[in-house]
Amino acid sequence: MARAIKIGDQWVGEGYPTYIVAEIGINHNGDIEIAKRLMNAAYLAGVDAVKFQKRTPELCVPPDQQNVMRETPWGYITYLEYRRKMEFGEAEYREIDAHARELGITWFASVWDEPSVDFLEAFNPVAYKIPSAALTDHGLLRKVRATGRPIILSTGMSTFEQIREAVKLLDADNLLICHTTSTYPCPPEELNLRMIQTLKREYPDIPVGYSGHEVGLIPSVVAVALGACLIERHITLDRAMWGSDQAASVEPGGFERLVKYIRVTEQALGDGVKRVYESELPSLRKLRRFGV
Ligand SMILES: C=C(OP(=O)(O)O)C(=O)O
Repeated sequence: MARAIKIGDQWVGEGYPTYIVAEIGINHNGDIEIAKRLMNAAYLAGVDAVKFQKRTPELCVPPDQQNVMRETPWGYITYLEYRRKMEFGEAEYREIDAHARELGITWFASVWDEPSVDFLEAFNPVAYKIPSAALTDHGLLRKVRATGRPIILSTGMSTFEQIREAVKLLDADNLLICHTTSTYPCPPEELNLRMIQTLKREYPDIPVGYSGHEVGLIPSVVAVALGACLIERHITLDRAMWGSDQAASVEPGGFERLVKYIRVTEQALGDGVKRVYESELPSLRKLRRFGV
């Protein structure tokens, strides 16, 4: 049986309810009021946690991308300026922390560079996520491991060799690995959900989850059926909003359905032990002629 990790007061792993994360990510477009509305929607949908992304724009935007111009809600600005506009600082994270406490919902964030770990440590986070983009940042991996907190490692854009190297640097007892394809939105033929089973075979002692960027809900529910014990999907107020992740996100009503479908799937999967249910007996009496 795969091990479990503890995120806050919840165990996450085989034999436990699927841990459902609403990834707010950058869908707040730099506006704390939108972030709070997304937290409210996620809470009402019944998720286990909301997630943010913490970056130091100067460090995590590749140098050759920093001066690339783009159209944004703040005008025609460089990619670096855009990243700065999107980034929440100390004051906003204090508000997020307070709002999460008011709602009674867990929050944590992915860390895109080393100073972001120092920044988030002040909030005593229940876990860290390492985004696919940072899987090969071994300095960051070592720094996150040194905090001793549970780690969720995402594996998009990575070769199996790179995944193995990353996993070797982390503490297998406090790790959950997520399958993902980092295409926004991701076409069904590139979701490769059977990678969930491949990861489970490769790492029988590490829980495996799924971070989805597809359109719709079905693949995320199927991921649960394939053994994913954590599901992360982006949440948005409106898929038509400005922003690179919005189209691959789920609106509040869809998130409510997603949570419901995942809970039904967990029940429906059962334990694989054949039994005749009490509820089948009337049918048995009515329909079977031999061997009753
Ligand atoms: C981009 C992120 O995750 P993933 O690689 O799972 O999409 C993130 O958590 O910031």
